[in-house]
Amino acid sequence: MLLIRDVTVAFSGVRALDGVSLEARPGRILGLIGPNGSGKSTLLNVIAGAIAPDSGAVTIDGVPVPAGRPDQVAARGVARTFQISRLARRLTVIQNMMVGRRNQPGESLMTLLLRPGVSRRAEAACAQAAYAMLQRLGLAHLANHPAGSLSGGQQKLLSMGMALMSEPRVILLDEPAAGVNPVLVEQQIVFLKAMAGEGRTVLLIEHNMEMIADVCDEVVVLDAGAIIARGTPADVRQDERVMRSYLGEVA
Ligand SMILES: Nc1ncnc2c1ncn2[C@@H]1O[C@H](COP(=O)(O)OP(=O)(O)OP(=O)(O)O)[C@@H](O)[C@H]1O
Repeated sequence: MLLIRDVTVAFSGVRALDGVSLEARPGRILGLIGPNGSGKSTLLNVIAGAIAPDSGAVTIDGVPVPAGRPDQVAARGVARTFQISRLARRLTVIQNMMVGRRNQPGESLMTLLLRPGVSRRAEAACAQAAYAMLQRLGLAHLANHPAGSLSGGQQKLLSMGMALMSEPRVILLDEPAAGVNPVLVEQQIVFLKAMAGEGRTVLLIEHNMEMIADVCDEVVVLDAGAIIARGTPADVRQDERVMRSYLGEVA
């Protein structure tokens, strides 16, 4: 279980997060919503180790994750996607997927030099896993295209696939549906549910309330760095503070 305890982050005196605590469970999709600037991305950055909080802690299965060390947090099984996809645009789709895989035996120079067969087999297995993932994402026909030639929505799907290549226990998604056409959003929804079905913990930041209502088991609402409501999507939709601070904003 992913536990966030009393996390506070200030930027030049401005509190982006103010004593936030929450928990996210394996096999469940937790939605994180709130108006612009409410602290959602900052919270994701704290969990992913990109920002060390001023106070508070993040633990996975009771073990603290190293604050401010994204590489070590990733090694603990936390993967993420970004609001703007981070892809190697000139590499092909499948090459991007293969970069997403961690801890390949072939990555060690000693293995490469002394046991080239092991490296080759690992590479082949990685390519196979990457292709299988692309098939799940409906992107297999684009495997050999440069990632930069994909539409924005396809790039977001690819980013999800890349994040999954490391077999993460926890996956953090920052606005996957933003600017994506409804057909690809549907594909994302199917994929998100499958991730949870595999027992992964999914944390989803999203402004698309239909997607939130469709996929989330629970929703946490942030406003000005603090949690103002939590519950099922239906519960939070009816919460008066949420309607005032957030849903009212987009109504
Ligand atoms: N690196 C930074 N330096 C200074 N202030 C920051 C930094 N990152 C975030 N902030 C501020 O912290 C607050 C929370 O920002 P954050 O990006 O976490 O909000 P958000 O809910 O993700 O917003 P959005 O929905 O627009 O992505 C905002 O006031 C923002 O201006």
